[in-house]
Amino acid sequence: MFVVGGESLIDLVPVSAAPGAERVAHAGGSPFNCAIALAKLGNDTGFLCPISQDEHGDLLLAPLAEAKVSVLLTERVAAPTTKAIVSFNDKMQASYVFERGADRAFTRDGLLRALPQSIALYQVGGFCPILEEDALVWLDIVRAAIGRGATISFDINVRDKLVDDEDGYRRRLSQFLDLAHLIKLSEEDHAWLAPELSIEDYAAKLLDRPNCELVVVTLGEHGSRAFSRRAEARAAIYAPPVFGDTVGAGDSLMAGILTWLSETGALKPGALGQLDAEALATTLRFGAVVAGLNCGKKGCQPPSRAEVDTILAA
Ligand SMILES: Nc1ncnc2c1ncn2[C@@H]1O[C@H](COP(=O)(O)OP(=O)(O)OP(=O)(O)O)[C@@H](O)[C@H]1O
Ligand SMILES: O=C(O)C(=O)C[C@H](O)[C@H](O)CO
Repeated sequence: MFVVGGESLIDLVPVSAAPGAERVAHAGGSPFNCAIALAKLGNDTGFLCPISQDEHGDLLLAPLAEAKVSVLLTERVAAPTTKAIVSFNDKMQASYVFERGADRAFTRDGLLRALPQSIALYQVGGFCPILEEDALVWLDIVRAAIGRGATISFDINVRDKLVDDEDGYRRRLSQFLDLAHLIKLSEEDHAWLAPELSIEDYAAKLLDRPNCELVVVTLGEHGSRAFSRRAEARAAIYAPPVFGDTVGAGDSLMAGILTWLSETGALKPGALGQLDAEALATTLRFGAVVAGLNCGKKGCQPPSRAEVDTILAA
């Protein structure tokens, strides 16, 4: 099973970039989106996040059930669902302001009890390192997942606005980075983490960490790059016929990449680092089609495997 641990929330998405535009509630959260995308691409997927008893909790459970994601924490919690107030710039690129709630209503024992015994892939969500007390718990969960056979993938997704101890946040991020075999970051993450380094040099530094074998960098409409221990590659975007917005594009790309790596037998420590330029490019292209199809809709709506295969066959 693939397990995704981290936040689910309600995205309050404006219907246009105009100031004061009406907002619509969409189920979201980067790990939630990734779990749905993984399941829609055909992977047996479990999601590890507390879900609220409130009506927004129902709004989260419906798409998880529809995509056949296993909800690993079955007892619903009293805390209100976490919210993200979404804003768009004139290119419909999203930014977020968060009000946290149910995604933090976990205990170490509860998470450990819910963790499956055998895990092929564990995806770490970007909220896990934000607060010291939460990070200590999530680090234990990641270590437990490694003990149960998991390859660890970490989408850094810097959320510095949620943090009031930047040095501590950087230290906590570093602890997660030390455990991850695959690290994904955006160009915004890179600009915050290491503006003094080129992306090539920063990727090389990440690849020097104890477990890291593959680094994926997203560049918005300029596509994506990947660096293994052996090679590097780039891919352009897949532009959908009708554009919606970029909400969840990175999550869909991540799910596409993980799916392709799994199907080609490369989602394993040892194999990830040996990917050559051609394998990296094919992996990124698959991810770009998944992300591009997601960009063809409003809010995060990852495509099914059949939709992706239709585009690739053409
Ligand atoms: N306008 C676009 N049209 C088609 N595909 C796009 C577009 N923008 C981004 N993508 C695809 O989505 C991928 C991820 O995009 P982006 O860099 O915006 O996401 P991110 O910052 O990693 O994640 P998040 O979804 O959390 O914002 C890109 O690498 C690209 O393949
Ligand atoms: O979970 C996060 O970090 C998010 O940014 C969540 C977003 O609101 C959204 O669902 C798209 O990733």
